[in-house]
Amino acid sequence: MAPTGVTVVTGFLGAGKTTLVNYVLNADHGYRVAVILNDFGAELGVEKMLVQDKPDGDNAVEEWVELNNGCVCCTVKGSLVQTIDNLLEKRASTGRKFDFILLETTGLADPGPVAQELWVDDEILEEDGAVLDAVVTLVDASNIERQLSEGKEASLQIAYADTVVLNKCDLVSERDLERVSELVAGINAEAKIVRSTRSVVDLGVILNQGAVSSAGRKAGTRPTLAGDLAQTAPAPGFWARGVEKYASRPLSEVHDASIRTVCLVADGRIDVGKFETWLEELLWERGAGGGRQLEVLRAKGVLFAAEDEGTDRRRVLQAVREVYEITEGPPGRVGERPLNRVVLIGRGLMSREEELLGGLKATTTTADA
Ligand SMILES: Nc1nc2c(ncn2[C@@H]2O[C@H](COP(=O)(O)OP(=O)(O)OP(=O)(O)O)[C@@H](O)[C@H]2O)c(=O)[nH]1
Repeated sequence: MAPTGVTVVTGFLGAGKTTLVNYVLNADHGYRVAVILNDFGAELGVEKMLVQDKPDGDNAVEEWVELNNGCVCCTVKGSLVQTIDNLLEKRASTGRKFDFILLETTGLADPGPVAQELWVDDEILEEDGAVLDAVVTLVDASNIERQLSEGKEASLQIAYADTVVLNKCDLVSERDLERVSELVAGINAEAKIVRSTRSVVDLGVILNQGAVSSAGRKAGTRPTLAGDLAQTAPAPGFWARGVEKYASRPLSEVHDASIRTVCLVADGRIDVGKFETWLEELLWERGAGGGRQLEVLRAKGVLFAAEDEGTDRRRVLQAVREVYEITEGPPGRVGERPLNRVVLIGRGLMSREEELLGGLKATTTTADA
């Protein structure tokens, strides 16, 4: 039996990774998929809710695993191979078949250590029948220039890609797209670059790539992972723009230590108008020159609106930098406890956690006037 491919889906906060996973899960390709989610909202169940499988019961998702308690490139790194092994074992013992594994990393993950772990454990994985198939990196065309100038994560994610999906093409002009494509090619000249809106891509450039086939790796012919492996020379043009200088650094230096996650939970139904006012102040604070050192890079959440009381409706919050949307989420249960959950990722959040929670609670209709 051919080994099961593991596709690592990476990309900066809000680039469109979950949107891509959803697209793969809902596209008509006839494959069955196991999904491993490693995301900041996982502990609140927000991320899983955002991944929507086919509604008609003909589900493409065969297995779900959430890797909580940290980022797969550092704190939960050791559990990745174990997780994959468990999936494969379960498949063998239960006959629940899947054709490939999608691993969605956090938006701050460095795919290097992830790919390296799959590489190092190559033989164990191969015995059980899994192999790293490709690293697919989502790039938010409307924000990537800012992201590259502010930290290292975005450039590392591009550097490790076999395929770069230049997403959110609807938000930028053709001229800007050309510039961004050049920027991406300057960081990783070897990767395939494809353009997309809402992560709609030809699945032929994502799945079954064989991009990191074992034979290729052992012969050292694949450039993709070479940078982390001292014994294999990187292909010319692979490491560019100073990316190589991060490759041998401790992980603590790879992660931007100033970026933190805050999870807020508030009971009761929210007043959507009040919530939007609170959110806008939060997202636009820095932009408006508030000078309070608070910057929200990403927000997501599940909300229970006052006007939805007595129904099974739940709303989903999504924000990337200053832009946000509140949309209809998958339905819950009539009469379920209205527990609003908001995950904020950004700078300067930790010291203001209490204030942020108070702000969210004040948007509920049960809050004291
Ligand atoms: N305009 C526009 N919005 C998009 C596009 N792709 C995704 N989005 C929106 O961008 C937001 C973030 O998308 P996600 O797929 O959740 O991003 P992500 O990379 O999984 O985010 P994290 O896991 O938090 O890092 C959502 O509100 C999406 O609906 C696109 O091509 N154009």
